[in-house]
Amino acid sequence: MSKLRVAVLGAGGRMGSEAVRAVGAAEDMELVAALGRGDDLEQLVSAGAQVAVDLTHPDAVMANLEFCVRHGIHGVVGTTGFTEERLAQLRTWLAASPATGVLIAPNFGIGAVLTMHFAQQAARFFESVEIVELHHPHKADAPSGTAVRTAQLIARARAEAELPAQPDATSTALEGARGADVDGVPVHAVRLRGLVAHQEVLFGDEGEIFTLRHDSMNRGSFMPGVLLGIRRVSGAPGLTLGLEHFMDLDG
Ligand SMILES: NC(=O)C1=CN([C@@H]2O[C@H](COP(=O)(O)OP(=O)(O)OC[C@H]3O[C@@H](n4cnc5c(N)ncnc54)[C@H](OP(=O)(O)O)[C@@H]3O)[C@@H](O)[C@H]2O)C=CC1
Ligand SMILES: O=C(O)C1=N[C@H](C(=O)O)C[C@H](O)C1
Repeated sequence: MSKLRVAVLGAGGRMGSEAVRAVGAAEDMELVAALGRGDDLEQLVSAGAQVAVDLTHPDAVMANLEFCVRHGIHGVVGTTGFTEERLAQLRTWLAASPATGVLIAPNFGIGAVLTMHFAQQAARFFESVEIVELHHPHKADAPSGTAVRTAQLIARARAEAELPAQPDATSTALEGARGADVDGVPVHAVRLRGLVAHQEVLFGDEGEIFTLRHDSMNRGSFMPGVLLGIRRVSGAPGLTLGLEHFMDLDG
């Protein structure tokens, strides 16, 4: 069987360099391009890339995706910063290239995906919920893409269960003291030397606290998810939001 021809964008970065190693070690893949900032995207075409993995920066990812989709190159995207507007733009590009697939994965960590899944399930049973995400101090954005997605999934589950807004009697506070409000869910971002990528989802109700926690101790933890995305994306034309769609979560 021929090998999947894979390119990595952001190849010199913390995640990109790990992805270069993982793709290079995968028997069913061939690393055909490893691009950094300023490299010409035309190299993807000349190298015959079938799948491009984007691990760059929120400011760079949209231009990369526009190029890839226009050239029928499937995208596996770990880069953060996807607003509703960006997703709508991406869907427009994909509509003009209907055989192309793009996976946007807020988190490639299997445990992180499960945390989001379980948080969504737990959401309707608790009056209160808050998210604490904890990352290394070089992280480009806050709150993390994972925390935003987790909050959105929780908010959707609460709305479907017709739960009211959660109680919060805070009347005076310094700005930011209650974190960011993501669809009614407070999200707190910690940046600390020594951390890699961590998240806690705290649910509370009368007399009990239920906590979901996930820790990525190194960036190797994301690689099984990256490889899964690469293997599956060509079979999923259009936009796939979340690695969970490539995992048999109910099996
Ligand atoms: N989904 C997931 O599971 C994960 C997602 N991430 C996300 O991935 C992204 C990258 O994170 P991380 O590896 O820590 O960041 P780094 O800053 O370590 O790496 C980003 C790399 O992208 C390069 N780059 C910047 N702009 C471009 C461009 N236009 N084209 C090609 N390369 C470019 C940078 O180059 P230069 O050094 O010259 O600036 C750098 O080498 C972030 O958005 C982060 O949140 C991170 C971990 C897991
Ligand atoms: O920048 C990081 O490091 C990470 N970014 C992603 C995010 O913003 O959710 C995934 C993971 O948390 C690590």
